[in-house]
Parts: sequence; structure tokens; C-alpha cells
Amino acid sequence: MLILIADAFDTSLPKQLSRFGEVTSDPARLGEADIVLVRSKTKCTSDWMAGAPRVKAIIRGGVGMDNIDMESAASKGILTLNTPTASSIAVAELAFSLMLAVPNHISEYDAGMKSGKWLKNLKRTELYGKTIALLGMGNIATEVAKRALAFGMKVVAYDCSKKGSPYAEMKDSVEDAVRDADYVSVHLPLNAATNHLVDRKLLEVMTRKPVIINTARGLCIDAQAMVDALENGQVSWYAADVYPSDPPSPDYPLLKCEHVTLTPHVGANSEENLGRIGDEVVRIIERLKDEGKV
Ligand SMILES: NC(=O)c1ccc[n+]([C@@H]2O[C@H](COP(=O)([O-])OP(=O)(O)OC[C@H]3O[C@@H](n4cnc5c(N)ncnc54)[C@H](O)[C@@H]3O)[C@@H](O)[C@H]2O)c1
Ligand SMILES: O=C(O)[C@H](O)COP(=O)(O)O
Repeated sequence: MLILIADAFDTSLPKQLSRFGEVTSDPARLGEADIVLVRSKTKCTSDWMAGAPRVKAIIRGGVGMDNIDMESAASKGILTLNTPTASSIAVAELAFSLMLAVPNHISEYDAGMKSGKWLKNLKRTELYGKTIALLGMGNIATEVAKRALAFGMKVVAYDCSKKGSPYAEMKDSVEDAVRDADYVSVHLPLNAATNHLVDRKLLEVMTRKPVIINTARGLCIDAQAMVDALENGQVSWYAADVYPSDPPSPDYPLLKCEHVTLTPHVGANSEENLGRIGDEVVRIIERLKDEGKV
């Protein structure tokens, strides 16, 4: 069996996988591979699959499957699997870091100190007593909610398929969730229903000039509508880890906008999480072998 590690995984993974067969990271060997491991970088399109005639399983180390053409894979009998819970803590901690950094002016204070400005008059605001709306109440949002509760925040959420949670007051619509929120954190998969879910209309529903945090997918928000909302003060800050493409094109409007904090898609990229993802990949291959699927 040949396992192709197509994207950047934990450095210990090739050794761990060697008990299953040969392991390579040479993309030129796609045509010989039985299993391919990807993160978000490799785009598993129908054309890409045509170059992988032996592949029985594509394993996505991570959560989002939007870089994999699932329909094509299914039609070719290729299994598609991910590591659904491995990244929850890593991403929740990044969302929370952004949520702490913005009202505490960490980047402005730092830049001020280094340019000789003593910005003591710039007041911080506390998370305590504020309301956070979570869009999507799955694995990552649940970890964000637990941390928000520990900070004394009120947590509300909207999820199209979850009507209850021990960690959030569930709302019946996305509008109801965001209306009175001071913070809105996006935790949705990218699909036809969530593409531009945060659009001009939804931004207009928000009454509290919220900080919006997006560690889900860049296309879940309408970037131009977000720029306009930041410029007219309807939204006070946008903090994001995700873009329509990695990296975003130089003319992505939010790159040049004020009151925006950005990170380079590092939600899953903690040392610990890459280790967890690798361990989960090993368990998946073990199971597929036991079931005779690879
Ligand atoms: N920044 C990063 O590095 C990073 C890392 C991991 C995941 N992500 C992104 O975060 C997303 C969420 O991850 P998760 O682990 O919480 O996934 P999850 O599947 O556990 O939760 C997603 C939730 O969204 C809900 N949902 C789906 N469509 C909806 C809609 N139209 N309206 C309302 N709710 C809807 C689902 O019911 C589900 O409960 C992933 O799909 C991925 O795109 C980003
Ligand atoms: O959906 C995910 O798991 C994340 O967006 C992480 O993507 P990455 O594996 O490319 O860091």
C-alpha cells in the first residue's frame, strides 16, 4: 500500500504510518497512491481524482471538506473522511485569542509602544457581562462557549440542526442570535447555505456594533458588505483567520481596511493539534484496514 501525504502534517506521521506500507510526500506519485492525506491546500477536484486511479480513501486531516469534490469522490467509490474533533480546542483558543486581543487593543498598544506613543488614554473594554452570538453550535463553537461562560459572558447561538445546548441559549433564527450581540463568532461549514450567510442584510440586524470573529471560512461573510459596515461604524471590528483563498488575493478588500485583525489560517496549526490530527489519521487507517476498505 502507498500512502501519499500531500500536505503538511506532523513530522512524526511518516514513521507512524510506515507500518501500513510505503509512505511518500512526492506529489508525482499520486497515480500510485492507495490513500491520500490532505489538509486544505490540496484541492481534490474531479480532475485531480482522475490522476489518482488507485485511491480508495482521501483523509482530510482537519474539519472542512470544502476542498474536496465529495460528489465526484462518491461517484468514483473513493471514501472521504476527516478528523472532526481533533481541532476543536486549537480553533476555539484562536477565536478566543482574537476576542481578547481586539477589546484589549493588544495590537495598537504594541505598535504604540514601539513607535514612542504611550496610549494610556485608549480604554480597554471587558468581555465580562457581554453577549456573544455563535453561528453554528458544533464542536468548535461548543469549546468557544465554555470559555465565554468562564469569562462571565452571556452565550446565545443559532444552529440549523441543533435546538439545544448546555452551553448556549439557542435562538430560532440567525437574526435573533446576532441582534443584541456584542461579539459574533462564526463556526459554520462552507456550503451553499452558509456562503455569504453574514451579508449586508444580516449586518444591518446587529444593533450593538459588534466585533465579528471568523475562524470558519472566508466566504461565510460578504467581504464588501463587511468593509462597508466597518466604514459606517455598524460593526466595530472584524477579526479573521480565513479567506476566500489561501493566501487572499492582494485586492481582498478587508486587507486594506481599518479595524481589522487577521491571522494566516492558523486555527488548526498548534503543535498539539497537529499531533492529535496525526494520531486520528493513524486510527482511521487502522479501522479502514480492519474493515477491508483499503
Ligand atoms: N480556522 C481554521 O483553521 C479552522 C479549523 C477547523 C475548522 N474550521 C472551520 O470551522 C467549521 C466548523 O467546525 P466545527 O468543528 O465546529 O464543525 P461542526 O460540524 O462540529 O459544527 C458546525 C455546525 O454548523 C451547523 N450548521 C451547518 N449549516 C448551518 C447553517 N446553514 N446555519 C446554521 N448552522 C449550520 C451544523 O449543524 C453544525 O452543528 C469547519 O467546517 C471549518 O470550515 C476552521
Ligand atoms: O477545516 C479545517 O480543518 C481548517 O480550516 C484547517 O485547515 P488546514 O488544515 O489547512 O490548516
